[in-house]
Amino acid sequence: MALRQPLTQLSKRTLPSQFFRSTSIPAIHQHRSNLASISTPPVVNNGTNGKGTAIVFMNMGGPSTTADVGNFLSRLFADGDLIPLGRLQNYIGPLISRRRTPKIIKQYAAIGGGSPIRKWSELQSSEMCKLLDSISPSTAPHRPYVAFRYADPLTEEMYTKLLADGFGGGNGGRAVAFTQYPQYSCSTTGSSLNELWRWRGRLEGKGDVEGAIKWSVIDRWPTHPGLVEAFARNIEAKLQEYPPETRNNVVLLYSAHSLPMSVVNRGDPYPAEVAATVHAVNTRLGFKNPYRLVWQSQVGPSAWLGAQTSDTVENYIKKGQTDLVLIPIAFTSDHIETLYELDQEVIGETGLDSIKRVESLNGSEVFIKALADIAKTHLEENVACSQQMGLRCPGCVSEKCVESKKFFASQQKELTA
Ligand SMILES: C=CC1=C(C)c2cc3[nH]c(cc4nc(cc5[nH]c(cc1n2)c(C)c5CCC(=O)O)C(CCC(=O)O)=C4C)c(C)c3C=C
Ligand code: FES
Ligand SMILES: [Fe+2]
Repeated sequence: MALRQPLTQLSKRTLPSQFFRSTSIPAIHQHRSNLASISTPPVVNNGTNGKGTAIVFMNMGGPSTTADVGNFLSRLFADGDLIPLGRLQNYIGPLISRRRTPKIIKQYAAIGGGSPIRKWSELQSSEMCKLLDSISPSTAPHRPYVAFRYADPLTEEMYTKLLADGFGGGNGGRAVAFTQYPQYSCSTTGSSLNELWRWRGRLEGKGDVEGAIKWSVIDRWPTHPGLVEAFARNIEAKLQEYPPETRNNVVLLYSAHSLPMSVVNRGDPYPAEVAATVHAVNTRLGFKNPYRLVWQSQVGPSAWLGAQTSDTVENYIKKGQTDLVLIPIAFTSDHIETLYELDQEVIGETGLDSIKRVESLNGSEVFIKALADIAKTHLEENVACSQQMGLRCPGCVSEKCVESKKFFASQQKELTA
């Protein structure tokens, strides 16, 4: 669903009442125009030093052009939180990324020459901030920032901009690190938070620093009703493409990026949180269709969590089940794994029209409203980070995790000072 649709078409009747209770939706519904025309209310001094609130969307990012693929992969393989190569990281990381670059350039070329993740992140964050201004005037104005882990704008660039915009450097401005991964993994959100903590230390100093940015974290939101609603609507729209007499027999294949079994066995929370999203979406859909949660995009020869999406499609076709709908459930916009891997490799190679993919959330207004609701609730609660974020994986041996979790928890005293 694109942003062109007026907000007024998002009927209160068709969204869960729980979602509306927490979003102050009547205020949003007063707007008769498109999302883009919602105006910024006057600045209110509310403990944010009159500067309002910076909302930082954190994600992995992707190469915007094929020329950026090399840098993207070299940063990715240098990240020990994602791909732990120990003391050999700086040696093996560049070797693997250089070897992989030509193949991945071809894939990005096949989806139009780059990842659309920057375009979607900038749109989602700026539209969300406009909504937030209207439903949370006491913390306005809300200023959108994007921090990617492996592509521009990198965390360093975002932090430098925050300082230039007057949030830190003695001003003690307020910023929210808002992960754009709905489900928490130490290899994704954990890595972005460790990177943010590192740049805070480099650019503002370590520990308690007078007048530094006051940070809080939205670390996961796997079952938020607005997220669930946005997924459910896109699934229902896709199911409409099947004849009514067979519609309920279509198998829903929820597909999430896999994890190496070493990460699963370390105790990473991601598989359970992805399953929670799937259960919530199925509950909203009334369990009308059979379904499976499957895992895609494994890299390299080690063991990864399965069943693999591509094998699953192949096996169901062999069993005669050819009505399949693939649903990317762990990422909120299109990227190489939807546009290339699912559309071109997995679905394209079957040659079957009865195998389809649900649209990614991208510019969905229901989704953007969900983001605004999550941020509003977070700002109201004034909590630095969740209880859950404080708990390390049972198998974690990373000092970075210890220090970064300690830092974000320590922000509570700044928020309540
Ligand atoms: C929730 C999403 C993701 C998880 C979890 C995740 C874990 C993970 N990924 C790798 C290795 C690679 N991932 C790559 C690309 C990539 N990964 C995700 C999402 C998750 N990864 C996305 C959305 C993308 C594409 C970005 C875009 O196009 O915009 C790549 C690069 C591509 C390639 O070389 O195949 C690698 C490598 C690991 C090892 C891992 C868990 C530990
Ligand atoms: S790896 Fe999960 S907390 Fe460190
Ligand atoms: Fe990945």
